[in-house]
Amino acid sequence: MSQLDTFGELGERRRPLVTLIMPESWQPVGIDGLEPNASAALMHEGNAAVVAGPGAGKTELLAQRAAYLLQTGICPWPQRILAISFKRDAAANLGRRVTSRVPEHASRFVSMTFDAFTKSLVDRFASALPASWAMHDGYKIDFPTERNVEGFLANIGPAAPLDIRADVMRIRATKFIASTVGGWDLPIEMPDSEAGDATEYAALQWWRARYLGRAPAELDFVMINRLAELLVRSAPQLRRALRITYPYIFVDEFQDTTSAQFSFLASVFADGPMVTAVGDSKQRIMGWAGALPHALKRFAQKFDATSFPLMWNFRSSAGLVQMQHVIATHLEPSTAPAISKTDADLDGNPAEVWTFSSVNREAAFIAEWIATDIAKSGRRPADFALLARQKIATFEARFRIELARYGIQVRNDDELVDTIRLQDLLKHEVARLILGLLRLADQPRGLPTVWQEVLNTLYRVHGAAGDEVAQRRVGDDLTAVTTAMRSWLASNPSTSTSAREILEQLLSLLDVGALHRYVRTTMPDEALRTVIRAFWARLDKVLPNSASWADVLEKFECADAVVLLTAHRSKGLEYHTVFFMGLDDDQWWAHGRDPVESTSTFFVGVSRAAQRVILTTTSPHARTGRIATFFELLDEAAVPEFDRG
Ligand SMILES: Nc1ncnc2c1ncn2[C@@H]1O[C@H](COP(=O)(O)OP(=O)(O)OP(=O)(O)O)[C@@H](O)[C@H]1O
Repeated sequence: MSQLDTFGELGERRRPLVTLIMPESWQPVGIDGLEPNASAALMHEGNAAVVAGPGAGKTELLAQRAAYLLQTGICPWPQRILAISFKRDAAANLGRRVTSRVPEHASRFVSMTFDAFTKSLVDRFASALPASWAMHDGYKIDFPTERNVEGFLANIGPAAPLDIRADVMRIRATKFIASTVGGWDLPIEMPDSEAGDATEYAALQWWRARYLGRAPAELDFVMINRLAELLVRSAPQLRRALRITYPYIFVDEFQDTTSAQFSFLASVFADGPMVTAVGDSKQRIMGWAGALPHALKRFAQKFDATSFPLMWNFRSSAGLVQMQHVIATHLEPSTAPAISKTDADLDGNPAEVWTFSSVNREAAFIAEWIATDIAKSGRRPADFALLARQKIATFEARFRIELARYGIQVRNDDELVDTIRLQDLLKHEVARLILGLLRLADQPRGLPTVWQEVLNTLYRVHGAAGDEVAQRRVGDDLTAVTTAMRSWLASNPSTSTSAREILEQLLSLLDVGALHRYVRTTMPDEALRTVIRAFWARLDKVLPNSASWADVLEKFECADAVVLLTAHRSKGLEYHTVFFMGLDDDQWWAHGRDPVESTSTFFVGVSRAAQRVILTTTSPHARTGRIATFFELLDEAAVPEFDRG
């Protein structure tokens, strides 16, 4: 049987010994219950569009549906569920939720980013591309800048056929890759470059410049997506194999789907596997990156999906849900009010606007306020988030100094560590594995959760989930690695050891080949060395100020800290109290470009709060400036304003 027939995935492992549950006896795992529509969506036999606001449990619903399909055998062994997310941390988060709910089935739940999935297809099956699009000498990943695109468009415009020249010259560089290249399905036969309209002409010239006749080709993820779509469309065997391997498909945050991604999904999965798409069009904040308008509606039409609107909100208390509703109806007037399922744990206002005379006053006041709140309530620093529209770094130094006065740490999740953001590093499965191993080596007892997480990751790395013999071997290896690493740490104090030495030592104890293979298949959009380099850079930063290995690890993770992050990075996350800072023209300078998307960004930020959101500004002109509408919405929601000096 060829690799194409089975997609090279099925039949590799032994059938695990697990008891199946009858569908009618199945119960949600780890939660009390679901609203009726969520239960219906969970058990639906067909394509489903789950449309719901923030905190409705959309991601949780996917994790529960996975548990249902796997535990009942409705998704029979060895077939798998493929879950597609847009961001790596969202993919990892969903994977973790399923692993913790149904560890015995975790190997049959594949949670990947869109880019990772399409890249894995191109990497494995490029040789099956139609002759006109054959890849001759591999490719390298290259992200063209807007200036590259402008230069390219300026070149091809004057050379375009006369009848389409004006149209070609009107194509905008900002939308070119997402819309023009992303919106063009590669024809199986090479078209005549003089035929076709301006879009086809420009897209084809792009492929000529970066792929055809280039060795190696230069590809970004939009082009990789287009090649993957062509592959599947032109190789029916591969399409069939994918459909057999993955009879159930989940897509999280569907509102962020681009036209390229939508056409890929339609080519591969329409009229085939059961697709469950979840999303919230009011949280569509990736339009600038090419997210399709009305993606969920289009999905429901194209996939003939049943819609399941959800009304419950498990995250935010009733006062916050009411306030969110005002913004939600501004974005979509037909939005029905959500029902809060979370009790308020505070007496005061759930939302307030605070104005300050200066940024220094703002940082000093908020720091003291957080310290007092922690002292009174027993909450942890990590219960507080400091959000801003985009320039979060401008707040960091001030808040670091002010919060340090009270012994409270700050972590800037937007910080660039080598080439990746701190948030992505700390959530990366490989970084968590290395960190976990170091923790277990440093502290032999009392970390059962860390031990279990490391073990689960190693099971996945070694393909041991559901195989008791292999699991025992992985467990024994883990004991050996932590023991060896423990004695190494004991004879190499943190004060005189370099980041390189510790990483080399740890990696020498691991099966790096297996780790490479694991990363290549589950996260092909990111090389193992990228994560290792970022890990190294972070270690380099924290080592000099640390007194012991425990201290190094604590500073590396900085888990118990007030978090600074952008509204975009806050997507999918939640905190007890959110400070949404910088309500002014400076942070929201681009509001006028796309007020709807900008309001959605505001909505995403505001809806991260479980109990309290405090919106701040230091600008006396904020109310009458670019984002005057936000203040009107806050007034409409009766959010009180306080001058904090
Ligand atoms: N059925 C449930 N019962 C209890 N808690 C739940 C349930 N579903 C979700 N939750 C909790 O509610 C919170 C929000 O869930 P989740 O992140 O899945 O929501 P979401 O719809 O994806 O939100 P958003 O769109 O804002 O990112 C989480 O803390 C989650 O653990």
